[in-house]
Amino acid sequence: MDRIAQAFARARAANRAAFVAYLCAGDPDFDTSLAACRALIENGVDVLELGVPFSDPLADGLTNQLAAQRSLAGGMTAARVFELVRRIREFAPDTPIVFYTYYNLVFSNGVDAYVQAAKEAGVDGMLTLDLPPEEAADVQAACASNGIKTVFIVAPTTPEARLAIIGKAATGFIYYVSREGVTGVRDSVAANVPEAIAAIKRHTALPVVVGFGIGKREHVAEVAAHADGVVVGSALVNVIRDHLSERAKIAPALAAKAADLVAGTQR
Ligand SMILES: O=P(O)(O)OC[C@@H](O)[C@@H](O)c1c[nH]c2ccccc12
Repeated sequence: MDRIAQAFARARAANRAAFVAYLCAGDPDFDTSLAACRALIENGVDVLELGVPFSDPLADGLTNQLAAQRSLAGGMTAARVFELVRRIREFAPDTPIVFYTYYNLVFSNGVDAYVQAAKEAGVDGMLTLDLPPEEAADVQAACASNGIKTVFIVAPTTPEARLAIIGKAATGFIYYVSREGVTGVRDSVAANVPEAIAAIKRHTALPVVVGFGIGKREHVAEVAAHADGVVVGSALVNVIRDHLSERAKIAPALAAKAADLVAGTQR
């Protein structure tokens, strides 16, 4: 079994949902980002989503946009993102790492070269956020030949016919984006999550994770009752934003936040 499948199997065996954490690689600087990833992994994060910083992150809300800007201002490049993955692999041999990226970044580096470099660094999966499965043949072929899993997004507006296409294209897990619009913390969990998960599962045997707007332990628990995994992004990125004046405090603050949220995954 690959790292992604193993992580979901471990969580299922412990009767909990997997906790999927998103951070932007290099936010706010390389060393702090490395310490932040370590804090998350040491506090129960099952799957690490690493955002590859991009100047025009159209699916991201303000919190994640500003994180990408900080990373880029701090000198992150494609090569440095791969270096960050290599450094994470030194202390986290088993944690799946999934790139969240935009097609522009993949295409401009050369699809095959980019995917191969990701594999060599220790990346397990790739979600190309603005790439619909109908257009993904080149990325899928490169990922398949490099043993990288592909992740695709389902939205509340996705019609049943496209669920079948997405179900066939995905190989790692399916990401149900529980709200329309962009990323960002909300006051409550979206309605209809259980029904949406059931509809997706008619088209795939892969794990289904749910994200968008989840920021509190109670939200995590609500979603964990139905989903194979729960994704939290902006609530973690906000911890970084809140400690920018004292960067040494970012990792310990994230450790505490992650431990609190992970507790919500138990069923
Ligand atoms: O930030 P939120 O609302 O907790 O949602 C997770 C999200 O940040 C992460 O999965 C993500 C980051 N960038 C994205 C772009 C599209 C979809 C999802 C994402």
